[in-house]
Amino acid sequence: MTSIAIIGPGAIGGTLAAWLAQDPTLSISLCARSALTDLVVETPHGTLSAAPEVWTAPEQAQTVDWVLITTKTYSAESTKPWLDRLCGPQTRVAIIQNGVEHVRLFRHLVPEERLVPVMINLPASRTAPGRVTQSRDGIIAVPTGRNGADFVALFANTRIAAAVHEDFLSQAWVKLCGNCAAIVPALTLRATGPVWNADMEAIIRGLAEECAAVARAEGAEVPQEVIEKTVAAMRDMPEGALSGSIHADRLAGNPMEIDARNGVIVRLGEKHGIATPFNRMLVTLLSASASPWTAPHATEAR
Ligand SMILES: NC(=O)C1=CN([C@@H]2O[C@H](COP(=O)(O)OP(=O)(O)OC[C@H]3O[C@@H](n4cnc5c(N)ncnc54)[C@H](OP(=O)(O)O)[C@@H]3O)[C@@H](O)[C@H]2O)C=CC1
Ligand SMILES: CC(C)(CO)C(=O)C(=O)O
Repeated sequence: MTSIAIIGPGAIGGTLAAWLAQDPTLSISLCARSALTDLVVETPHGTLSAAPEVWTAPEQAQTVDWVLITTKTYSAESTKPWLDRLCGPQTRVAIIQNGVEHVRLFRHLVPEERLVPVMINLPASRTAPGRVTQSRDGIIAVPTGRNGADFVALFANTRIAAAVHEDFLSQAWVKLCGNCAAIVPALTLRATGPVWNADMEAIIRGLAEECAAVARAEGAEVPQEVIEKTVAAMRDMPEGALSGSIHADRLAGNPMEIDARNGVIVRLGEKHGIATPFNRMLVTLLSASASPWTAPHATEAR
């Protein structure tokens, strides 16, 4: 039996927990900040129910084989008390978050050789504690190597397509090129499709092109078609649609992953001498909408 603890059973954590809990060879525990009783997840393949053990305080937790971190990036530091209880000398820790700085956010908490950065493409939203809707099939990418291969094996009996990639860096940056454009609807609180014009296209294209330029300077491969797909997705976004988790966070009045999704483009752009005016402006404006206000570009930097 392989033991897995999931820190942060929200939209992504709840969905992954429900899928993994269907496999009798895996024992799943949830590390929750807010109490929940069970999981009911609507998926493209039907409803999944599960009742994993729920720990609401780190003192209840035990050492496990795998920890899956599915909090938002801005909650990274708060996972420390859980990690201190869950990690033994063999425990591996998968960081399942958006952005490109998975390892930077956790390497002071867990030895780097036991960290697995994970790119996940899986749209999900939480409607109540333990209640999640997964709206499309999920894809997971991890780096090659023993940790990556063992992580992929956990998903063998799920309908989530998990795979190792030689070029994980590019996988993460390609995802970020799409994600960075979602800052526009998160700011305007309106889908981009119905208000599309040449100026809007220039902003979306500018955001994605800046991301691609910084990605390439970091050593990632980002084909031009990634930018065209991002522009097309934002042009086709229908009235009332959510652009994803950052938009949902803004609507809920939560903190937002502004630094992990756009601030990082500005910060790393500075490092490489690449101007990022579109990302810089929108980071400044969206940060100004948040309360309490945190100075942009340094939010999660350390
Ligand atoms: N939602 C989506 O469609 C997608 C999200 N992602 C990425 O996945 C990551 C997770 O996002 P998502 O699932 O949407 O986020 P959610 O806000 O839905 O879930 C985060 C969960 O973490 C919990 N949490 C925060 N801090 C702690 C802590 N210290 N201990 C225990 N639990 C904690 C929250 O608790 P509480 O219940 O109290 O809020 C919440 O349940 C993000 O990086 C996001 O960008 C990637 C692809 C798609
Ligand atoms: C756009 C989406 C759903 C893709 O997985 C995402 O990454 C997010 O909402 O944060």
